[in-house]
Amino acid sequence: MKLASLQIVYNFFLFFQNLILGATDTTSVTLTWALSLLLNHRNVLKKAQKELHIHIGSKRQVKESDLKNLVYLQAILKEAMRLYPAGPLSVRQKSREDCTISGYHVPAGTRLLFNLWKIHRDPSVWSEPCEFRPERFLTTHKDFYVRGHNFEYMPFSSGRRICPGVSFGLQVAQLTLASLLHGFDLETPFDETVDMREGMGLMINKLSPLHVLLSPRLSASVYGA
Ligand code: HEM
Repeated sequence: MKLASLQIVYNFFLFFQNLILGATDTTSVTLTWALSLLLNHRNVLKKAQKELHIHIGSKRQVKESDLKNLVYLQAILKEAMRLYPAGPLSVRQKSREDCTISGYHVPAGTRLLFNLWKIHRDPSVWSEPCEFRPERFLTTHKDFYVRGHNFEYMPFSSGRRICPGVSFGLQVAQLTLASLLHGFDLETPFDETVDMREGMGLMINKLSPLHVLLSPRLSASVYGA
């Protein structure tokens, strides 16, 4: 095989590896943090289940078309991604020209790292920045969307290298969370508080695994449908 062909095969391999890693880990990490936050904030969990009960009831499962009505659930996921952005360091951008950032001279061609975790906890933008308050995305920050328009909130990064899976990732995360909360009551094994310590790495994983007990909330026929 010629060098050029090898390079093409290698690029394809990298592309699919990126796509698979980018898709699976980020979504499961986001959902794990969202569930952990909810288990430590049972009032928020109950409120989300109430919203699901109002819009879906107990006779059927959640459908994709329900998601647009679940504004509180959307706010929960936004707030979970604010506190725990799956990729806390956005590493892809290079400065195209000389610039000054906070008084520091940055020459053209410098690889820039955005610390999304830190940006998302800036106290000049977010009141009580380390608290889990989904309501902020329905009130003070209701105009903050996930697609990188607000540089204060970029869970999928921003600009040309924004996550290409933003719509799909959000849809899957919302539908999975809605289905879990609608179909099951969630508890921790000994009613303990979930350990929220973060591990090290490019992905913001939990330091310890999350253990959840699920018990059905609906009649058996709904799950079998
Ligand atoms: C909740 C789910 C997700 C979150 C929070 C997320 C977040 C991110 C972030 C922050 C980046 C930019 C990383 C950087 O700047 O270094 C990124 C890149 C990427 N994401 Fe996602 N993502 C999610 C789901 C997905 C899904 C479902 C797919 C594919 C179907 C996907 C595919 C990718 C790919 C291929 C890149 C690299 C883009 C590039 O190199 O230009 N992601 N993602």
